[in-house]
Amino acid sequence: MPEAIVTERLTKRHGALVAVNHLDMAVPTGQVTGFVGPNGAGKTTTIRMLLGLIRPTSGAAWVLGEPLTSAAAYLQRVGSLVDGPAFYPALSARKNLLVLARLAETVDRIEYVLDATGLRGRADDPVATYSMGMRQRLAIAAAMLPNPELLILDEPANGLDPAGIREIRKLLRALADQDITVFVSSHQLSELEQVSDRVVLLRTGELVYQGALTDLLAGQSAQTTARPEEAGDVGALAGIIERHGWTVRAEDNQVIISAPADAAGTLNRLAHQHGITLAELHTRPPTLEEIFFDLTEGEGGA
Ligand SMILES: Nc1ncnc2c1ncn2[C@@H]1O[C@H](COP(=O)(O)OP(=O)(O)OP(=O)(O)O)[C@@H](O)[C@H]1O
Repeated sequence: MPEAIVTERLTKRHGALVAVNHLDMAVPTGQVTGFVGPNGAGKTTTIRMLLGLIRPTSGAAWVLGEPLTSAAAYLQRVGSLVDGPAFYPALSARKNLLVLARLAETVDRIEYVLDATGLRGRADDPVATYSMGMRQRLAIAAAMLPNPELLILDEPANGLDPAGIREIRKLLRALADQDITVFVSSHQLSELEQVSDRVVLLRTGELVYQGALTDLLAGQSAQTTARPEEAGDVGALAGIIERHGWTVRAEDNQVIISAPADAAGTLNRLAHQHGITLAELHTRPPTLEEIFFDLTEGEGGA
């Protein structure tokens, strides 16, 4: 699959502070990729570099196959939302889009982007009367005016209530279904987990993980609880599991094991081999929020 964005050791320093540190990232086309990290992780800095708004200190990147150094060659194929939307509040959505579309010579796209973002019904009302969610959708509508192959959105769900966040999610999914590549940042994994095909996790400017969410989950330890039928077997069971190499602690009449998510079968067999019958065995996978917190622990904001 061709890549919409590739970065190689992309780095941005502000004096002694390294905002983005040797970032190697690949964003495939035609998918929604969530760009997630706590506040200050370097998401906005990365996005600003990709859009040619600031220059990297070192490293390289390509957007839609073109190097950052020739941003003019790709920027007309990219729609973006950074630093929040700015519109004329007294004008309607349609008139705001008209102002922008005249500049970009894309007036014929206005009706389409109003439809795509679900704003047509309120298109002639002043933007001053819009909810935050509607304003964010209008910002995405504006980003879509040039008919972009790639949308780069910095925190489009920021400041929205759960209903607004759902609206944005639905819209991003609909865009991806039209083969638009979406690269979208958030400081909360939960905002993007339902809509992202892939995630790139960032912490203090460094890549923590990139790949499918399902793979991220599969590699994590789950918490399994096993309760032997005979309470007197708890100590023996804990010893067996420990010798197998998994972290375990005895608690009341049960043992709690930190092991791969598919460990239940092995646990059952181990117990059986040692003549212990399990009355209860259940595994709880970690939530994405727990994984994210573990990976970015101590950095705050998440
Ligand atoms: N122009 C600048 N001068 C100095 N430091 C900067 C500048 N821009 C960003 N930084 C610092 O770089 C780091 C990364 O900031 P950045 O805004 O990219 O993070 P972020 O992940 O987008 O966080 P947020 O969600 O809060 O915007 C932060 O420590 C920030 O204070």
